[in-house]
Amino acid sequence: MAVDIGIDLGTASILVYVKGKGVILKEPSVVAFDRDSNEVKAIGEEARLMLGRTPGNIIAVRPLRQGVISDYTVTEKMIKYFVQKALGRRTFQKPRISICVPSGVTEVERNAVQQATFAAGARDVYLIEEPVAAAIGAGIDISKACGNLIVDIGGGTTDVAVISLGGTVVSTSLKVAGDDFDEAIVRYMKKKHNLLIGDRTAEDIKIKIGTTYPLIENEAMEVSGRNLVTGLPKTVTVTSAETERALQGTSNQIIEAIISVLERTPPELSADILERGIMLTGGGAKLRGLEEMIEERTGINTMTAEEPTQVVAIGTGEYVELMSARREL
Ligand SMILES: Nc1ncnc2c1ncn2[C@@H]1O[C@H](COP(=O)(O)OP(=O)(O)OP(=O)(O)O)[C@@H](O)[C@H]1O
Repeated sequence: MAVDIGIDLGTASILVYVKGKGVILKEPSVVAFDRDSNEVKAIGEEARLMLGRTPGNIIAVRPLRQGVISDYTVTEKMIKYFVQKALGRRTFQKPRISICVPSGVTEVERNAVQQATFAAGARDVYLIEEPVAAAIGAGIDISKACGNLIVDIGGGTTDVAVISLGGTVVSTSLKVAGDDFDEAIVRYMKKKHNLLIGDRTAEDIKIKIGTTYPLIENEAMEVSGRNLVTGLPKTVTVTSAETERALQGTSNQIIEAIISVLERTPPELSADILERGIMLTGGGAKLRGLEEMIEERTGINTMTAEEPTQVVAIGTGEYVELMSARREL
């Protein structure tokens, strides 16, 4: 029995999908190593816990920035570690691995990812572009000559892509995504409430009461931080209507990117998108109100994938099967 694995190589976390088992691993893409001996000390969650708490000679790095391999040897070790962890020690057969790369990476970067995956023990390696993986994972049949618009809102980047026949036709990537919503909330709290809050608190507000579109019932929560005037701790009540104002600028940037892609889309594919709608994926897509807001501004029916944070990993895993079936034909 061949083993098939899909790896979503994200800047913040790595997800591993094993056929028949689903997403079995999700860990931060962090590696801790000894600066003197260059020896890897820890990978993933264990390495993350070392961030900021390590003695001088041990440093924890994120080898992937903006989804692109910036440190080749470390990335190879990281992939190897996750593959072994996913398969355990039982298997003797080398796995077939599909791994996703952000759309728009250079040939050199693609080769680097491919080699790192072979070096990590893969028998076959299939590279797939992130938006295509997201589409497969969301249940879209990508083999048809039919346009689909995928908007993947991650932590650091939003990718907007029109895909057809398994490839990207028009796309854009902007460095505005989920984490920028948190920053917008921090700025709003400073300006409106003279309150300094941390990123974690801002994310908490976003997840609990955040919205980009008016809610039928306004929600509220108490938030604590440091009073910027007195320097003392302070608690204020924030409402979802306030988050809507705070998040407006950031959500507008995402909508403008979607509109710019639609403007560059060939007319036949535009017609398909109008009929099939816009698919949102990524953790950032969980923010309430985004669907409604995008729908209102573009006039196109918009929906969010069922498991928005897992679709890329799932799609990457399913891609192995698709490609090996094609090879066997
Ligand atoms: N329920 C929620 N409501 C709003 N935002 C959420 C929710 N859950 C997660 N997020 C946001 O999703 C973002 C992370 O998304 P995801 O895990 O897809 O990112 P990533 O793939 O690691 O990032 P990137 O694609 O930029 O490399 C974070 O900004 C997080 O705050």
